[in-house]
Amino acid sequence: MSGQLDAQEELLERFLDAAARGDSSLVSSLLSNCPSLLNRSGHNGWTALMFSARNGHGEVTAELLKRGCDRSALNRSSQTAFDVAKFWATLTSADCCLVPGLDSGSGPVCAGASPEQSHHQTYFSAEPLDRLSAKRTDQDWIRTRQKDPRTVYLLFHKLSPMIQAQNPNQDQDQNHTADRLMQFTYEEVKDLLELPGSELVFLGLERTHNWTSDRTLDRTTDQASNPEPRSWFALGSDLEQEELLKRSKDKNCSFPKNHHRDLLRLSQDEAGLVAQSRSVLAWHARYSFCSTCGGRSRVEEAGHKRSCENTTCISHQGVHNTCYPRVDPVVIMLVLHPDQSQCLLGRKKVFPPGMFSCLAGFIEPGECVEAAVRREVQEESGVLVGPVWYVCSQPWPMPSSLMIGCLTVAVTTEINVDQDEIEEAKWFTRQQVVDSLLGGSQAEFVVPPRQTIAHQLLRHWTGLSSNL
Ligand SMILES: NC(=O)C1=CN([C@@H]2O[C@H](COP(=O)(O)OP(=O)(O)OC[C@H]3O[C@@H](n4cnc5c(N)ncnc54)[C@H](O)[C@@H]3O)[C@@H](O)[C@H]2O)C=CC1
Ligand SMILES: [Mg+2]
Ligand SMILES: [Mg+2]
Ligand SMILES: [Mg+2]
Ligand SMILES: [Zn+2]
Repeated sequence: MSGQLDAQEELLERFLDAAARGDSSLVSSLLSNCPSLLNRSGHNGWTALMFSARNGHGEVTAELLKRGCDRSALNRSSQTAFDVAKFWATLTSADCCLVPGLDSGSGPVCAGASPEQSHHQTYFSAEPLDRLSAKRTDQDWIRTRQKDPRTVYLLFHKLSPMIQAQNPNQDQDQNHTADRLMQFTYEEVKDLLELPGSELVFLGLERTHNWTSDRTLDRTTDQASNPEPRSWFALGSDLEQEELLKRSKDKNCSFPKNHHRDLLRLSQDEAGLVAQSRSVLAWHARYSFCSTCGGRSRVEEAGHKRSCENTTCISHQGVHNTCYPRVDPVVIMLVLHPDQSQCLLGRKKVFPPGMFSCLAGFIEPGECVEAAVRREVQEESGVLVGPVWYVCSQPWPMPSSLMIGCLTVAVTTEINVDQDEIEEAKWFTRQQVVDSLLGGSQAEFVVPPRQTIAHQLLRHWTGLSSNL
């Protein structure tokens, strides 16, 4: 009897192993001889479909599905085969059929087909304008666009855009109408353009399609009577705030002071415009002299380049990065526990009470994303991590970072925080993260605002096995 059991277990092992290795002919012949293997699971509750999905074996997956295997089976971590495939980022087109409840014959529905899934659009990453970088050197064209009465100017004071607050007393996380960027015409700002201390940056042209997605760029009526797309510029001025605010006919206008809070209240499109404008204006404010020889520099390419006026300066030779706006890459990572049911979050002293967030850090010269993730996690928490997967990115114009969002799995679990940067780091269970995302009074900790990539990474992780 026990010999018979052993033989069956051995057959199951061979079957699961063949699925894990992608050996579709062995999978097929084992199933023909023993159809009951189809939905059987090994240790941890993993079925052949899960092993195949884990390793991205489209042919084996297709074979198992053709034979009618159960797509909704759960392993001991409550993951379906589809969750497993998503987690290990091995989605192939065949894996779309793994979604429980989705008929494999129901056409080209794909896990990546909806915009939210195919591309995580993070706050600050919208691109409502065509940047037309090739036109930046065409000075006549730029001058004509500047003077066009339909051209839009966004006004900045000390890197803060003039906005009209829609509901200043409301919390940024509640659903309320977005604050609006104030828009000015050429006539309203032309005197500022002449003043020393003003910086002008060409942002781009409105795209001729998809203008209805956001009310602030919804110019369909205007477009019907005048088909030429409008140009947008960012204008930084160092005049007194009061002087600039007088130019607006609208009340409740201001230049927000708390950028980390107030710039998170805009619509997606306007946040994208602020990200672009603020980073370039910050670069002009901080790099006004040549960083190679200390000489004066002049603005070129419609605000996107600064060239040293000293003709003998070596910044004119070869490839270098001193003339163009900076972008500082930062890794931000959600560290998963080896059991994958917990994640590691940390607290800086400056965080609001109770808030924990993903660990993050600047990439250093000569370092790849994976190495930066491993180094920063070790420096800040003492935890060692193994594999790293890219999830999504976010421009973070404070002043000019690019957040590169990753998932990574720890290989050690003991926490030893650096104390300089991180005050406390802890493992949180998936349920604690879900409760905190839902914001109930019982929540273990406060999550970062939904506009941050840290929040999106947490949501991404919990969404891998639940439909939050
Ligand atoms: N959007 C989001 O969800 C989040 C954004 N962030 C942003 O990521 C950035 C980096 O995160 P940190 O943990 O502070 O980095 P970090 O862990 O590398 O530590 C910051 C320190 O690194 C040094 N440093 C090295 N390279 C630098 C550079 N290019 N610019 C400035 N300082 C540099 C400075 O001493 C600085 O104080 C921060 O500016 C923060 O605003 C951080 C967490 C969440
Ligand atoms: Mg850090
Ligand atoms: Mg650090
Ligand atoms: Mg660092
Ligand atoms: Zn120079």
